[in-house]
Amino acid sequence: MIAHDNDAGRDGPDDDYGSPACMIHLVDPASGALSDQDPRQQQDLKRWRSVERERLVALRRAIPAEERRGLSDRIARELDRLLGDLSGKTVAAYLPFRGEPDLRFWIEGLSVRGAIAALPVVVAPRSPLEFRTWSRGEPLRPGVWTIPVPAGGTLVTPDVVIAPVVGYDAACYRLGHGGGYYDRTLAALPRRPRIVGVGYERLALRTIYPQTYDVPTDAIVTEAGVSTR
Ligand SMILES: Nc1nc2c(c(=O)[nH]1)N(C=O)[C@@H](CNc1ccc(C(=O)N[C@@H](CCC(=O)O)C(=O)O)cc1)CN2
Ligand SMILES: Nc1ncnc2c1ncn2[C@@H]1O[C@H](COP(=O)(O)OP(=O)(O)OP(=O)(O)O)[C@@H](O)[C@H]1O
Repeated sequence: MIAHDNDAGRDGPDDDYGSPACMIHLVDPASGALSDQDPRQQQDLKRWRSVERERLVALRRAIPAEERRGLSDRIARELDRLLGDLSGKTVAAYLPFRGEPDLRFWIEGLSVRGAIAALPVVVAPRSPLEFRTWSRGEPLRPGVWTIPVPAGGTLVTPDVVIAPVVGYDAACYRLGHGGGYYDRTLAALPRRPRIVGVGYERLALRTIYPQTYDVPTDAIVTEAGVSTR
């Protein structure tokens, strides 16, 4: 625990009888989690993440479409190598947006391999995502940020979650779009799925300065291969 301003100047005998220093400023109002960080440090971290997100999304969007297709193909091959036989498994992936790897063909192929594909749906701000089944030809509707989401589908708990990354670090933590949606979702699921982050090799960061609410992935898959914890 680090020293805080309200600990200062307390050196008299009264301290033995006074109320303990108020710690409410260390409680994250969103999650209720007790942080081990100073609010100013948290503000700095938020700002740093926001600057990095902008930089990395720009980097990702700058990849020409044809190169992106090639990278997405290689990511799909790496996913197959990592995941192996998926028959009987429910796999949540995503439809690409803002330069994310395009895994549509891989998602569409899941049913051929006996797996069930699902897509994330934002149901409310600052709440866990829902995963709804989807297969090729089934209707989609625009969701938040106009990302298409299943118009119908069945609510499922995935065995595997393929989560797009804006950035990732050496300890397999992911930086997302800043909504905290995947973190909230993974924290709330009844059983922990296998979590695989996907992105391009160039989105690597030394660390994302993981916080207590950041849920690490089990593996990060890029066009260059798989890194695991
Ligand atoms: N393809 C794809 N689908 C996905 C995700 C994703 O990252 N990629 N998501 C992964 O989560 C969910 C949607 N995520 C969202 C994340 C943030 C905001 C949002 O409103 N962001 C704020 C900025 C937040 C900040 O930077 O502090 C905004 O744009 O105003 C909306 C949706 C579900 N579907
Ligand atoms: N389990 C949780 N419960 C409540 N709030 C949470 C939880 N996880 C994250 N948050 C909140 O969400 C905010 C954004 O988190 P973070 O920066 O990790 O987003 P992200 O990982 O980039 O986004 P995403 O998870 O949507 O891809 C944090 O400031 C945090 O307060």
